[in-house]
Parts: sequence; structure tokens; C-alpha cells
Amino acid sequence: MLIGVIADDFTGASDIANTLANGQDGLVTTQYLGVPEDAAGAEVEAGVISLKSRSIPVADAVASSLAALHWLKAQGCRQIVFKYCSTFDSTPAGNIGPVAEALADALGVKGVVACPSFPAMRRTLYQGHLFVGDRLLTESGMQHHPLTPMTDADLRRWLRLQTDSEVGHVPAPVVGEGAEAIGAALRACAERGETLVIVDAVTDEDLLRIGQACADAPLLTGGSGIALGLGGNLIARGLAGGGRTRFEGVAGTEAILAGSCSGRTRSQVDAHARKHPTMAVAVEDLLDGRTSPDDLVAFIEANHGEAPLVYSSAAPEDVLAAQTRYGREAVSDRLEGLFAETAGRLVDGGVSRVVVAGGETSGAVAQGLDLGGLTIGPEISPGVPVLVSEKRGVALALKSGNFGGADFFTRALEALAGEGAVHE
Ligand SMILES: Nc1ncnc2c1ncn2[C@@H]1O[C@H](COP(=O)(O)OP(=O)(O)OP(=O)(O)O)[C@@H](O)[C@H]1O
Ligand SMILES: O=C(O)[C@@H](O)C(=O)CO
Repeated sequence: MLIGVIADDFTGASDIANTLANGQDGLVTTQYLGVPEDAAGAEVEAGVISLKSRSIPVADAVASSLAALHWLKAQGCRQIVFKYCSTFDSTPAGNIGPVAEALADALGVKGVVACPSFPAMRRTLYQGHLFVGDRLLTESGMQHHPLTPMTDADLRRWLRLQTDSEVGHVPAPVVGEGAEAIGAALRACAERGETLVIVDAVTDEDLLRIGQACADAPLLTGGSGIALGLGGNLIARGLAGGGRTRFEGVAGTEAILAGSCSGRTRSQVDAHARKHPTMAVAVEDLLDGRTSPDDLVAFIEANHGEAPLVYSSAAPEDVLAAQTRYGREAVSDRLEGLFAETAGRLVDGGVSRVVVAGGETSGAVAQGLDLGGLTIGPEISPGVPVLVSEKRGVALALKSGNFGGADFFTRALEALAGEGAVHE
């Protein structure tokens, strides 16, 4: 294994696994759910460890990330990537800074890139500020996120709230000059003692230049875009052979579970509801004991073949009302537990195509399924690949809240069945 990724949530892990496997210079890539107990297969060139460490206590996030680092180094990785969200999901007391600094300390490096830019999803970083399309992050809907409301788009300032050392910045004109200039700027930051450096990137070309500058960097941090050039670096040096896994589809019954409250997921749910059976989970029914996994399983089973969807996705004012009444953690824990138990029972009962919306929700679901290592199939839409669990004979799509087009859920089910391009 040459590249090791530590991802702070499960959809983010499949997002960067997609970049590494399905990019222009695809590597043989496996996604692991948590830190594996056994060694990786000799064929794996890039290994992505999915953690659920975005919204847990800082000390736990640091400990699990260091455990992941330890395993990846033991597999021979020469480069580590810490993957977080392209919308920089974190609180002022959040985990990105402490985890990145702990990894940098463990690897003995400073001047480490921090770049969540993902132009394919219209997340760009300019003058140290993160944009979604033509809006600042703080006007993109992310200010209402149920767990990590983003209320400052200046990532230098936001990250600094989370770090011990000063945060550096490499501005867009330097990035535009190319790999050499970027490398020199990062070294200057390191000499000033800045452990983490926000690096502007507006286009994929910027990300490729950053990747080139960091060809020998032991550590990079960012969104999936930061991995764009990493496979090519290795293939160009003859260190990796690259290649893709053949995928022909998984037949069988299906389920869609949505726990994301993002604007994009809510409109996908609305679009799906016009043509397919859907069941809404009301938080108060769950918390007051009127809804249980039995109800969700019964609904899905009664609608096999019709692309049934169960969702808790709700508008910001309803999320806030539920959190005020029951507490933020209690609501999330109960909803995630509900989806996890439902998915476990569905897969045990033979469901073989599963689509999940939301990173935390996907983490809860996948952790409950004992899936083993996941092979990366074709891309369904930017940032979302088909994932295959050989161990369970299940194909999955784990969709980040804000990813995918209006008809994502049906497209994903088709892709899991192998409709569309066969991936070789
Ligand atoms: N109706 C609701 N009220 C309050 N909280 C909810 C509701 N529905 C879901 N949640 C919780 O909100 C959180 C949504 O986070 P999740 O990571 O699943 O989605 P997301 O943040 O949109 O996705 P991503 O992290 O991939 O961008 C989960 O913890 C979920 O349980
Ligand atoms: O980077 C992104 O936007 C996603 O991969 C993600 O992490 C959302 O949870």
C-alpha cells in the first residue's frame, strides 16, 4: 500500500476512494470500515480507512486517527491523507485541527496542506475563504447543519480556533505559479512553525499543481480533490501500476435510507416521493416510542421493487425544534441507531442494494453491517462510487448530504444493479 487515507466520515471516505480509484490515474483502492485487524491485500495501492470521527470528542478523534495512521504505516504507506469535508464541517472546538496536528506531529512534519476545495461540487477556496458556488460557505445552507453549523467562511480563522500553532496561507496567485512556487511557500510556512497551511484552490488544475508540489509530502489534508494528482505521481515514477476492479452489478432487493437534512438531500427526497413509495420518520414519534425499526423494515419489505425510501430529512426549523426539545445528541443517536438497526435487519433478510444519504447516517449504517473491505466500483455521480462488499454480497452507495442530482436515488439503485457502464 502506497497511499493511506484517514477519512473522518464514511461518505467522505467513499468520496476520496472514488477519486483515487476512478480518477485519471486510478489506483487499486479499498475502503475499510474502521481500522482493520488484518493486513491489507498485497494488491492494494491505496487504502482508505473510514472513521466516524467528525463529531465525536476531540480526544477520541485523535486516538482513532492515530490508530489508523499506525495501521497504514504498517502497510507500507509513503503518503498519508487526512480527508475531511469539502464544506469543512467542524465546530470551533472541532476535530480537524487537533487531528491534523496530531498526525503532523507523529510524522514529524510542518507546513502541511489544508485544502478542502472540490471544484466538481463547486466548493472552491479563495483568499482563505470557502465558497459553495457563488456563495460564501456561511450562506450556502451549511450555517444550518444539525451537527457542525459553519458560521465563518474564513478557514484560516476557523481552523486557528482548533489548532495549537498558527495557521499559514498559500494564496491563489502562488498556486497559479505552479508546483515549485507552492513547495517554496509551504517550506516558508514550515520554517515559521506553521503546522497547517490553508492553500487556495479554485480549479482542478490548482489541485493537480498542489498534488505535484506534494509528491513527496508525508501528509496532506483536505477534501477528496486533494488526492486528484496523487495516483499520477506514483504511476509516473513507476511505483504504482494502477488499474480498476471489474464490476458487473449486484441483483436483488433494495432499500434507500436518508438521514441527511441538507438542502440537496431534501430535494432528492421530494423528487423521489413523486414517483416512489416513501416513509417519513418523525423525530417525536421515534423519541416517544411510536416508531421502531419494525415499522421501517415492514415498509421497505412491502415495497420491494419500487425503490422504497425511508427518511428523517427535515427543514432547519424542524431540526432545531427537535434538538431544542430532546437535545442534539439524543436526536442524532436515536436516528442513527434506528437506521443502523433497520439496515442490519434488511441485509440479514436478503436486501442486497443499499443507498444511504448522509455521512453520519452512513457511518452508523455501515458500522452495523460487518461488511469487510469494500471494493470501489464505477462512479455514480461526482464523489459517490459504487461500493461492493464481497463478504456480504451487498452493493452500497453512501452519499454525502449535498452530493448527487435530483434523481440520485434511482440512478444509484440502477448503478448498483450494474446498469450503465460496466467497470473494468
Ligand atoms: N429530522 C431531524 N432532526 C434532527 N436531526 C436529524 C434529523 N434527521 C437527521 N438528523 C441527524 O442529523 C445528522 C445529519 O448528519 P449526516 O452526516 O447524516 O448528514 P449530512 O451532514 O447532510 O451529510 P454529510 O456529512 O455527508 O454532508 C445525523 O446525525 C442525523 O441523525
Ligand atoms: O467532502 C465532502 O463534501 C464529502 O466527501 C463529505 O465528507 C461529506 O460528509
